Amino acid sequence: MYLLIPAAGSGRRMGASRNKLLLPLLEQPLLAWTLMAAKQSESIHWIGIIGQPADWPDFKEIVADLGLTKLVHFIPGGATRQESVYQGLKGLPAIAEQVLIHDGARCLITPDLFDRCTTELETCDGLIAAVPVKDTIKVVHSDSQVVASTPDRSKLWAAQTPQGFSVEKLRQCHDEGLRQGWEVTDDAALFEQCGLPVKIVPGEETNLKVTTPIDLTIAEFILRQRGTEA
Ligand SMILES: Nc1ccn([C@@H]2O[C@H](COP(=O)(O)OP(=O)(O)OP(=O)(O)O)[C@@H](O)[C@H]2O)c(=O)n1
Ligand SMILES: C[C@](O)(CO)[C@H](O)COP(=O)(O)O
Repeated sequence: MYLLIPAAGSGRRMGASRNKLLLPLLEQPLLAWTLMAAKQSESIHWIGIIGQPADWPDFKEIVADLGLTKLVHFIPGGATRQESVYQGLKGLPAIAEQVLIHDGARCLITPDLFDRCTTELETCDGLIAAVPVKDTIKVVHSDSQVVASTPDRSKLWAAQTPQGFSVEKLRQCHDEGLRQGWEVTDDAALFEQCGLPVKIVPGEETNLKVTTPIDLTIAEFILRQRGTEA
């Protein structure tokens, strides 16, 4: 399976002075944890890391330190995650028919989740890992900050990555998104807006996205609980 890892963000919400994927987590850069799971996945054989060229020296050092024997390519990212994935799709080898996309920032993913997504992609053209929402969600009027409604929780799922697709179909959806000016935070949204089905694969509650400083503390706790050595 081909894997694209969007890693070209700036980590604005983390408030760090550099890409949050280079911050230490139990003495390894955050991105190293994501790559270790990809390394241990039985189904992934090709990894495209989408990054800002300024970060490439650090990324290359991480890859070298991990002794990754899978094929690793570095692809220049864009100004948004959507643009970065678009660039990533252009960087795939022409023979790639299916792809998994996994945020570098979801560094607690297990190899098993990668492999389950790969297996499910044999039966569909679009999928996302997701978990049922536990909170009661409120829709709020943005102007008055007053609650407008409470959606039925049984229909709400929190989207994660990996998200997996037919490369050809996802390229078409990205092209359509560009034409229509759609701005989305995940690839499944482009698939959905093009009227294509997206299957749910049970995600992992621990597969959190490290976004703000508290997520780093939680991630460290989970890794210690797992007994994972850096
Ligand atoms: N231009 C961008 C923006 C984000 N990403 C990647 O998309 C994933 C999810 O994005 P997010 O968590 O929002 O990361 P940042 O953009 O770094 O964070 P922030 O939004 O707080 O600036 C991350 O692995 C990030 O590196 C990317 O490849 N290219
Ligand atoms: C793709 C994603 O990780 C799914 O949860 C998420 O949408 C990334 O985008 P965000 O900009 O960090 O919300």
